[in-house]
Amino acid sequence: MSSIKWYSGLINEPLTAALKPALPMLAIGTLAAALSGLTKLGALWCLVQVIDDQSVTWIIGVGALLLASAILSSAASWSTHKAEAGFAARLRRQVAKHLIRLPASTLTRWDDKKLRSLLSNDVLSLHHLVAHLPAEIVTFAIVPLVSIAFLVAISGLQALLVLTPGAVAALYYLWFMPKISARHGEQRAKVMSEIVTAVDEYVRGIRASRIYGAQSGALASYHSATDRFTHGMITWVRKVATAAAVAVSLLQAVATFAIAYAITYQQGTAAIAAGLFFGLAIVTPSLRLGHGLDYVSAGRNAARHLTDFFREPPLPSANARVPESRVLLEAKAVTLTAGEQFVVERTDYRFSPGTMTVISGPSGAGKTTLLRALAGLEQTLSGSMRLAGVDLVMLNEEARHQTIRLLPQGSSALLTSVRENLTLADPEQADEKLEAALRQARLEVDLDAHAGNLSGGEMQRLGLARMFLTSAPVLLLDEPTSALDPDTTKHIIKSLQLLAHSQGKTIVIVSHDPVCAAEADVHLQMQRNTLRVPE
Ligand SMILES: Nc1ncnc2c1ncn2[C@@H]1O[C@H](COP(=O)(O)OP(=O)(O)OP(=O)(O)O)[C@@H](O)[C@H]1O
Repeated sequence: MSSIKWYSGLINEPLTAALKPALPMLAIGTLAAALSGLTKLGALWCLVQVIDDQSVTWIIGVGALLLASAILSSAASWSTHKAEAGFAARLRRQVAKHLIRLPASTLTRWDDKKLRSLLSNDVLSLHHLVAHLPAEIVTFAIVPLVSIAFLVAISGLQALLVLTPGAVAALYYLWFMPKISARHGEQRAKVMSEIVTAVDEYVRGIRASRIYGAQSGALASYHSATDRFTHGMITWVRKVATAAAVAVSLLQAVATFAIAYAITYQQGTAAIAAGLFFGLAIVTPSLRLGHGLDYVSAGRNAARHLTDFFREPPLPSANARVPESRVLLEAKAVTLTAGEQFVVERTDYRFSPGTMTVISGPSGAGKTTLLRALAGLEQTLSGSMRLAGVDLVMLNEEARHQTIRLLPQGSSALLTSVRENLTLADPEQADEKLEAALRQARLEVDLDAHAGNLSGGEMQRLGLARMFLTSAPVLLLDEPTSALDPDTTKHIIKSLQLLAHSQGKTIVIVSHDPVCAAEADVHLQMQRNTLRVPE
C-alpha cells in the first residue's frame, strides 16, 4: 500500500509515457535481483549442510550458487540502469518537446535556472526511484519469507524467535531512521538552498555591480550557511548514523547470536549456524531498502516539479500547410491580453507580402505581445492570426518555424562560435552565405570568433544576420536596432526593406527608433489597444 503511495508521484500521464517502454527491462532487472537474493540463500543453505557433511557436492553447491547470485546481481544492476537511462533520456526529450510548444508568456515563468534544475537535478532525483527501489522492495518481500521457511525447516517454529533482533533492527531502519533522517534532510536542503542563493548573489554582485559591500554581504551569508550545514551534518552523524550503526552492527548481531544459541544449541552446530545465517537474512534487504527510502521524498518532489511543467498548457497546433513564399499575415478581430490587461482589442490588419511595416507606440502598449502573437507564440483571447488564410493554431511548430522567424527583443547569443550561432536554425548553410549575411547586418567578425566576446550592438547584429540568412517568408523583429547608431540602423533597415521588396517577404518591425519609422513602407502606431496609421 505504502509503496503505491511512494509511486503515486510518478503515476501521471507524461511521466508514465516515458516510463512505459522501460517497464520490461525494469521487470527483468527486478526479477534478477530477487533471484540473486534467493540463490544467495541457497548458498547459505548449502553452507549449513557443509558443517555436518563436508561432501564435494555441498561445497560445489556453495560456490556455484554464490557465483550465480553474483551474476544475477550484476545482470539486475545492468538492466535496471539501462532501463533508467532510457527513461531519463525520454523524459528530457519530452521536456524539450513541451518547451518549444509553450506560449512565450508561460516561458517567462520558467527561467533558465528552473529549466536547468528540471533537466538535470529533477531527472537525476528519479534515478533511485526507478533504477533501485522496485528491486529493493521485491527483494525485501521475498528474501525474508524464504529465510523463515529455511529456519522453520531446520529448527522448527521456535527458531522464528531468532528473527526478533533482525526485525527490530529492520523496523528501526525502515520506520524510525527515515523519520529523523527526513527531519535532518529538510534542514539540510534548506541550508543547501541558502548556500546556492548566497553563491548566486556573490557572482551576480561581482558581475553586475562590482560593489564590494554586496559581495561581502553575500560572502558572509555563504560562510554562515556553510557553517550551519557542517554543524547539521555533525549532528546527523551523532544522532542518526552512529545510533543506526550501533543498533545494526553490534546489538542486533549479538542478540541474534544469543537467541540462536539458546534455541538451537541442543540440535548441534548446523542448527546454530542456520539460526544465525537466516536470522540475519532479514537485515540485509531492509538495509538496502532503508537506504532507498531516503531518496523517495526527493524523487516525489522531482516528479511533482516535472508534472507541474508538463501541465503548463501548450499552444494549440495541427498539421495544416502554407505556401513557402509571399504569404499574407493577417490579424482578424484579434483580442490579446498580457497578464490581467487587454493590450489589443478586436483589431483587424493585413501585413502584405513584399512590405516592411514598422510598429511604434508607447512603452507597455503591447507591441511585443502583438509581435509574439503574430509569430504564433501567444494565444489570442478571441479572433485569429492567419497566415495565407490559415489560422496559426492549425500549423505545427515545424511549419511555424519554417514560415515565421521572430527576433526577440534583447536576444542574446549562444556561448559558442559565430558560425554555430548562425547555423543553429539553418544548419546546411555554406560559409559564403554566412559571411554575406554578416555583411548585410554590418557585422565584421570572423566566423570562428566566440560570440560571448561580442558587444551588445554586435550581438544584436548577429541576430539580424540570422534574419538575413533564413528562407522563412515572414520576419518579425522586436527592437532590432536599439543598440545601433543611426547610420548602421539606416543601412540595415534599408537592407531589410530590399529583402522584403526583392523576395516578397512580409517584414514587421517593432521599434521606437524614428530612423526605422522613416524608412518603413507602412508605419503603424499602437494606440488605445489597436493599430492606427499615425496622423
Ligand atoms: N507575462 C506577463 N504577465 C503579466 N503582464 C505582462 C506579461 N507580459 C507583458 N505584460 C504587461 O503587458 C503590457 C504590454 O507589454 P509588452 O511587452 O507587450 O509592451 P511593449 O509595448 O512591447 O513595451 P516596450 O515598448 O516597453 O517593450 C505591459 O504593461 C507589461 O507589463
